[in-house]
Amino acid sequence: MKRRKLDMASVPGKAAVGVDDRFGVSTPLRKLLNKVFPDHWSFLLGEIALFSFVVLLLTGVFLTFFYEPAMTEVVYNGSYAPLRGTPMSAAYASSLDISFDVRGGLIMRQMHHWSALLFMAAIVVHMLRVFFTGAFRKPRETNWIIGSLLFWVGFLAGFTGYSLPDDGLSGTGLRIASGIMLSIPVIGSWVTSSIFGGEFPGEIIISRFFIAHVLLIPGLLVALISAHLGLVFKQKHTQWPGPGRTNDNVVGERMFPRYALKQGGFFMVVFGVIALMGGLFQINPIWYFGPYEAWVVSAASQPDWYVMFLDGSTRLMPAWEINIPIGDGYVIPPLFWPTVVLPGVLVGLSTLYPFVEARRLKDYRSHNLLQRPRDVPERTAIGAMAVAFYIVLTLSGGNDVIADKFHISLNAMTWAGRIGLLVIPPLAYYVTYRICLGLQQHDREVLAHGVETGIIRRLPDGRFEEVHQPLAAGGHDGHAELEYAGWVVPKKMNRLGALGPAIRGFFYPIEKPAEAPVSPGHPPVEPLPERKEISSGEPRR
Ligand code: HEM
Ligand code: HEM
Repeated sequence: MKRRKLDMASVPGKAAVGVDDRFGVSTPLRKLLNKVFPDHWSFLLGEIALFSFVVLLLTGVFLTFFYEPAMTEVVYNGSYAPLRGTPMSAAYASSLDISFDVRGGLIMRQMHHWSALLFMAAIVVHMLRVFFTGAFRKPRETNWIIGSLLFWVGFLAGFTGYSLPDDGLSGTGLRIASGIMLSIPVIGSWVTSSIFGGEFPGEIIISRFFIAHVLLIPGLLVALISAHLGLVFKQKHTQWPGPGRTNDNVVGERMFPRYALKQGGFFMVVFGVIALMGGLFQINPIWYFGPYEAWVVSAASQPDWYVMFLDGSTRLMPAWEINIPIGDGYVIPPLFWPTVVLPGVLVGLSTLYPFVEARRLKDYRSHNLLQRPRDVPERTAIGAMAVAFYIVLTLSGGNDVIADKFHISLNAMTWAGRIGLLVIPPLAYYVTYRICLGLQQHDREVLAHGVETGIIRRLPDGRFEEVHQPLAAGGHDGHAELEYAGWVVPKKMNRLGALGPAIRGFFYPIEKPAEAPVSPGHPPVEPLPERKEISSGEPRR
């Protein structure tokens, strides 16, 4: 493509030179615009998280103009007739005003809430993508750790935001939070009274949460996301193996113009979807819940989906109190284990996973090529186990609703959750492992005999056989075949056609081959050269 050069004598040209003389931006800008990004749909997940965060910032700023972070008692006198004349906190009254009396307020509140749900969902699915494809391996362990922090800070953002309207539901959430803090041995009561400024609920928790929600946490998120994206930029994105793609190059589109335009368009799509959801689907109708009263907790009180796993773990925990006979006796309440210890263990395990895996496989090389989940059955099975654990806890967070809708006893649901939590994750491990081996076997069959075409041919002796299409010629240095990565097989066959072998593979005895199509982890031989960027477009000069 022929590019028009900027005339340096023209006004824009002179302005550009003037700016560059003062700030020296042209070299870094050129580097940025020429950056090459590999393309794959799964790389959009991180971007959905990023774009929904932008929507959160925009809608959050709007809400801040009208929301009043105060617990002073007022008498409601707004448009929502059923609550008129009811004493309530100024925070709740202002949230009702945003919903009924501020122009565009309700759609902004709903967009803010929907984008929070989407943000957390995108983070979780993005994290799963990074996990199952091995994108967290060296050199990206730091970004994995920053990502784990982002999940928990996002979690806090959601929880503090949910508490701000001070309606019946958010007050119940706060009560649970105070219970969790109180359960911490030795420092529990000190932590609770420091945060709530005395007894629950006190007078200041809403204004404290407000500062945390609109200043502290967004500041932290912006800093962490900047570091996260800075590292993606510096270390360059991983890519799927394929023709011309190696561990030491990056094949893709340059940042400008195509990648940037695509991202711009994608942001519009995310924004549009959130706006549609905010406009069409009701979320958190606080006017039904009424102001928070400590003695009013309605049935089916549920937190947002990303908090439900903790609610579930609390519901499943047996009422085991530990009495420590020190002094007058010291009690560790059961709430401590599912709500403080469990998240602590989860944070530790997930954060350290890249290092544990590297050590187990003695694999200290840098990896820029992604792996297909089936090629690393142990990791994929561990991931499936973790997901199963999370799903059982999340479903248990709504076990009262399930019990009510399906007419099951709540006790039966609690026991199903307890047993399920112990049985389903190992089962998920086993099933996933077998499916991975089945898919590997299928790959080896494809490598040996080519792709099934679905064409049946009758031979002169009367036998029928299926025609197999041989694979495209590739390198045959012994490794190229093993590092077969899916691209040689037509997509249709690869996606749907693999289901059959996966199911068959589950039942047949398959031994893991001595040489699975996984690159075995060798200790480093020599440092990798700088990754070369390859794109169809010419770099800008
Ligand atoms: C606010 C939350 C987050 C945002 C906005 C975000 C954004 C992004 C973006 C835009 C990318 C590049 C595109 C892509 O690969 O999707 C990326 C890559 C990455 N993210 Fe995140 N992320 C977030 C949370 C997480 C979490 C929770 C983890 C893991 C625990 C994580 C780990 C990574 C890693 C290791 C990469 C490099 C991937 C590669 O090069 O293949 N991120 N992130
Ligand atoms: C990752 C970032 C954020 C998340 C996950 C998040 C989440 C939430 C949630 C779930 C709510 C409850 C909404 C409802 O009433 O239905 C909320 C409320 C609120 N958020 Fe955020 N938020 C975030 C960032 C922000 C930012 C950056 C601001 C302002 C600068 C902000 C300002 C507010 C305000 C003022 C409310 C109270 C609105 C009301 O009365 O409903 N939020 N937030």
